[in-house]
Parts: sequence; C-alpha cells; structure tokens
Amino acid sequence: MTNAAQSAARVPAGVTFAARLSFENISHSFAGNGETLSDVSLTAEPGEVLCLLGPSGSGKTTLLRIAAGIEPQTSGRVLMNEREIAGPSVFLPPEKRSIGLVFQDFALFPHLTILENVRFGLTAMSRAEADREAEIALSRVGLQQYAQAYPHLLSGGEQQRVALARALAPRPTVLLMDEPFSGLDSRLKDSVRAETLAILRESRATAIVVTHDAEEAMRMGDRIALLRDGKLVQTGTAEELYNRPNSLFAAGFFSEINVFECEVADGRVATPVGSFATAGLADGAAAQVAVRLGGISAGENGSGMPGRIISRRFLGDAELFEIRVAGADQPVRARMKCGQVPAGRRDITLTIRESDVLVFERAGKNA
Ligand SMILES: Nc1ncnc2c1ncn2[C@@H]1O[C@H](COP(=O)(O)OP(=O)(O)OP(=O)(O)O)[C@@H](O)[C@H]1O
Repeated sequence: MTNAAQSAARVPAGVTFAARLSFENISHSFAGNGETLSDVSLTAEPGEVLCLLGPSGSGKTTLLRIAAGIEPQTSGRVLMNEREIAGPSVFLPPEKRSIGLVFQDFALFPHLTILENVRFGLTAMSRAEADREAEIALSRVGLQQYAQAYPHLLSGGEQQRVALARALAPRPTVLLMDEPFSGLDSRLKDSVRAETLAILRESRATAIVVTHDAEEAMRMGDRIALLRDGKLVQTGTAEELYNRPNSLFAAGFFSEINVFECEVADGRVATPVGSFATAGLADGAAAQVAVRLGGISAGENGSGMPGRIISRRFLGDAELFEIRVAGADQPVRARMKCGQVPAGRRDITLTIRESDVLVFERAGKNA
C-alpha cells in the first residue's frame, strides 16, 4: 500500500479536510459589460458555511464561478489555505482545485444509475475504489438503497441529495453550491436544507452557498456575505446583519420595513409613528428611518399613535395590516399576531418597539 493509499484508508467515511478559501480584491467585467464584481474581499473559514446573499444580478454566481475556476476574474486573487490558486501568476483549472460543485438543477445524468452518477467525478481511482467511495458518499446522504436505481425514480429532494453525494465523493476541501434548493417545492425545501446542513457539518467541508433568500441564508450560514451590484455590502452572522445592518439596503433585505424620510433635530427623528433617538447623526442630517413590520403592535388602552386600518390579511400565525396614519404618505404596514386586533375594528393606536427601529443617514444610492 502506498503512503497516499494508507492515509486515505485512515480517513473516516466521507470526512473532508476543510480549507480556507479567500477572495482578495476580486473585480470582474464581462466583455462589453460594466463591472460585475468590484473589489470583493472575503474569506470562508475552514469548516464554515458561508452564504453569498444578494438580489438577482448582484454577482453571487459570478463569484462562485471564479472560485471554481470556471470564470477567470479580471483582477484580484483567489487563495486556498493562503496558496494562490487564481491570480496574476497562477491559474489552477477547476479539476485541480479540490472543489465540489452543486447546482440548482441537480444535473444528474438520466441514463446512468445513481451509483454511476455519484462515481462520475472519481476518475483518478480504480473502478473498485471509485465504487467504494461512491457508496460511502451515497450512505452519507442516506440513499445507499437507491444505488442501482435511475434518477427519474427519485423525488426532487432525493435527487438533490444525490447531487450532494456526487460533489462530496471526491472529498473536496471546499463545496460550492449555487441556489441548491431553488428547484425544490417549498414543502421539501426545509427538510432537504436541514439534511444538507447536517451532512455538511458531518463532512466538515467548507461550503459557500449562493442564495437570494435571506431566511435561507440565516438558516444555513455560519456567516453571511451580502452583495449588491457586485459590491460586498456587509459580512457577519445572521444576528449581526439582522440586528445591526449597516445600510437601509441591508435592513430591508433581512426584514420587511416601513421607511420614513426625516431630518435629525435635537438628536431625534420625528416620524408619523413616533419620535426616536438617533445615535451619532448630526442635527440637520437627512435620515431614513426603518421600522420593521413586526415591531408595530396595537397599543393597549388607547395608548400610542392613532391609525385607521385600511386592509388586513390573514397569514395563519400573523395578520398583515395597512394602516393610515396622519403625516405618512403611504399606509404604514404592520405584522401582528392573530387576535391582537378584534375583527371589524377600524380605529386603533400603534406602539413601536424601539429595537425594531433603525436609523440611517441618507447617503446617495446605497443608503
Ligand atoms: N457570461 C456572462 N456574460 C455577460 N454578462 C454576464 C455573464 N454572466 C453573468 N453576467 C452578468 O453579470 C451580472 C451578475 O450576474 P450573476 O449571475 O453573477 O448574478 P447573481 O447575483 O448570481 O444573480 P441571480 O441570482 O439572478 O443568479 C448580471 O448583470 C449578469 O447579467
């Protein structure tokens, strides 16, 4: 047995050696287009799940493709464990990067069995070894019983797990996943996402997951990197991004908000739903005040700002209200627990939870 074979034999089933993947000042332009990515610096730490979050066209997939080596960046460097894998002097092709890829459409070959699909990327080993590794990967995702079946016999969620097994089979050091659950219906999504996360934890792979869904990023990511127009807006844990968004854009991405335009006076902003302290904004500054829908509730015993309900919509555990409030151009939206406002009630008062009020200085387009 060679040294390499001996050390491979000692690796517990399906365990991956996690790597650190860093993007350093990545900028990218497609021919004839403006900049798709602008000076993005970001690191996925060994074993962490890092979610790339942002609206459509913000550059998430492009960054993932740059990591994979499918798209060479215009400038900047990609490093794996501090070693340059793409930059001015080096460009490792995808197959030399020890990276696994999972895409939203699963991309299983219909004419190959599940085992053959999982074995597909294991070209560097003997047939027997490849079968063994593929079986290990399949059992990792709990689908060994389907080894000889064809993809069409499996549900969407099972097919996605096969795609995950295929990506994990070569024991990549980094797993890149592009909207991996968007092809699943909403009933399946939650369970497949939870299973995938458990498998990632067990395999200890570093994973970068692209999503445009903030809740998905919060459910999956140890950290989240929020992108907008090719720029990194903010990086942090779900709590950091939710509780301390650095811009109105970040605030609006993580929760539904009402926005009021105000001017700071005496260290406060006066909105139609109340007056709030501002931290660090100078008097006279133009401010944007975000009030989360869930932070507005019906005042007890008539306390708070008066408002008139103009619509209410039942959402199961909550109700969504539109409320006319004096001084507000648009109806104020609120999300309250069912039963808080008796049926048929038109006039209510509103109280605001201060922790659901975020004040930002108005600063051009990115505010
Ligand atoms: N091959 C290409 N040639 C030219 N422009 C491209 C190419 N690929 C992507 N783009 C452009 O780059 C920008 C970013 O695209 P990208 O797919 O990275 O965004 P995204 O955040 O992943 O969006 P989505 O969530 O819609 O997939 C878009 O404006 C897109 O049109």
